Amino acid sequence: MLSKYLPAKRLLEFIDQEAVYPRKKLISFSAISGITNGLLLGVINHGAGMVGEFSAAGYLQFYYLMLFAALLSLLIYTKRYTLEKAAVLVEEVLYKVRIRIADKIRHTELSFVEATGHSEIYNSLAQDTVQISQSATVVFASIQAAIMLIFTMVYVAWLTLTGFMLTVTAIGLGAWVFMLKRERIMNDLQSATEQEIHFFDALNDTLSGFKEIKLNRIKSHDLFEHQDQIATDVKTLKSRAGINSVFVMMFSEIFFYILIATILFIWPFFNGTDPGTIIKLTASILFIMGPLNLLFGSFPLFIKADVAVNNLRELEQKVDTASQGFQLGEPPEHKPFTFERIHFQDVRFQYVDKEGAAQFKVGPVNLDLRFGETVFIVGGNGSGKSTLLKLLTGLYYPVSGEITINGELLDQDLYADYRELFAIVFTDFHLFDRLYGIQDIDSSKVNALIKEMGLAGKTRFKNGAFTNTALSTGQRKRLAYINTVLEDKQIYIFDELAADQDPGFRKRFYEVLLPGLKEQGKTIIAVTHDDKYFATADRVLKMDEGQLSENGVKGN
Ligand SMILES: Nc1ncnc2c1ncn2[C@@H]1O[C@H](COP(=O)(O)OP(=O)(O)OP(=O)(O)O)[C@@H](O)[C@H]1O
Repeated sequence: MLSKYLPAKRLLEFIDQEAVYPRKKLISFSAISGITNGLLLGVINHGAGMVGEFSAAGYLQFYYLMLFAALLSLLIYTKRYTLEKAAVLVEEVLYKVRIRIADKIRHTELSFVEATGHSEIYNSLAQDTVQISQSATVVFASIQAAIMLIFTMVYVAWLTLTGFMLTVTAIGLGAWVFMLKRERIMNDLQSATEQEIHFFDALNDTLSGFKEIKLNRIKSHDLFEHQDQIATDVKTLKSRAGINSVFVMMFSEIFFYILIATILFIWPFFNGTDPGTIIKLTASILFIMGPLNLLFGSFPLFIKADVAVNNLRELEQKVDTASQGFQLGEPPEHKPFTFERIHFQDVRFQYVDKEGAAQFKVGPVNLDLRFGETVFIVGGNGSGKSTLLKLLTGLYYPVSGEITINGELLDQDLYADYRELFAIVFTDFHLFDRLYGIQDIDSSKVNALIKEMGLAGKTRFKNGAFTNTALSTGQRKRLAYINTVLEDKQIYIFDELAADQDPGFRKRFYEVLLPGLKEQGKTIIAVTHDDKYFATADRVLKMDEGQLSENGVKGN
């Protein structure tokens, strides 16, 4: 029950669940360092009380000095060990979690990536991990401080029970104020994180829409005002959390000054306590004030770390839910299928919005795709061509109907292998500057292709990467084409690849490049509006409001 109120609870649980390191050793060293620190106080206090006796019995002075030196050495060794190892441990944990989430993201589904804001992912994997990293060493230093505190309190109890009760009351009051404020600080920080994601969204709009806002000052101003509003909200929330944190810190400090005043000026008035005990008690309290300030002062950091852990966990949970447990598996060593035929039988698909309400629908689609064909797909904007391609390539799953590959039903186990059949240039393709996934690249072959595609002098392939990808839209598409054909897949899909090309290249694309691929035994699907070249295809399919037809015959 009480653990609910433990500062940095989530962070400690997080480290505990993720750590690969021998935590027991770390915790025991941490405890030894705290105990040693407490014992050092005892030696100092007792040594101080015996200064008068040292001249009479010199060996006592030596004895205390030796004890002091031994404890100090042990303290230095254990404290250094704990803090150093804690720093390494936290980085190991963060590495593990970060890379695990990154790995899970690549295993998730396209629909999840399309629906999730990139800012949320960046924010968690970048900002939150930094926050955890910053807080973790302080957490371990605080654990040491807490253990030292416990031991000092045992010493104080042995010294005087009333003094002990007074000190515990002061600590208890500090902790009570913390608990009162904890929830509010935590909520404010959590809300601030959500706002920060919107801030990154707006920043992304500024960068991605830079051309548009540069041309339109009102638009630019409006976007900036929106961003400013978000930043103001973040500032307000974080400031309020900061003020509440200062409140907690100040209170704990004030309680201690009140405690010292009580011990020094009020307590002796009621009770003729031994001045020696009062001095030792005051020294003990001053001794624990540093660690206590560290503890109370670190509370805001612990809360921030807990919020960060929460965000990371939530992101991972979302990714887990979205990936539905399907694994990509290891990359295949051989071609998983030799493509002969893909058949769609009454395949339907539909988008749903965040509330689960049905949006655009595709199907029922009946389609037969055979080895070696060149198929063109035509259709108006928003008719569902790209959606159909995502269904065909296994990026979306049908909500009903069947897909078979070479007569075999395409079930979840086959999807990862099935996707390997395709290489595709989408209309919103991403141009990689390295040829990831292509082994033993022959640079001269790549450079010959670059020349063939009219990109000589614009970019070159060197040291496994293209020297330049800052090209015109049409040129970038040609480079994407090169990337795709080098993948040497069985089915090539080009979504409006020719749309941004000049008439000369367009003619070459339809009359030379596509027939060349066909000759190599490739199957080709191209989304196109170039009716002039329809004759170069074996078949022309048409999409219209999610319905597929061939030569005007629906459901072919
Ligand atoms: N991720 C998505 N979530 C919800 N609806 C979507 C999504 N992607 C596309 N749509 C909707 O599905 C419909 C078909 O889109 P699609 O991109 O398949 O059309 P298209 O024929 O390729 O269009 P264009 O020729 O303009 O590229 C559109 O009405 C679009 O609004």
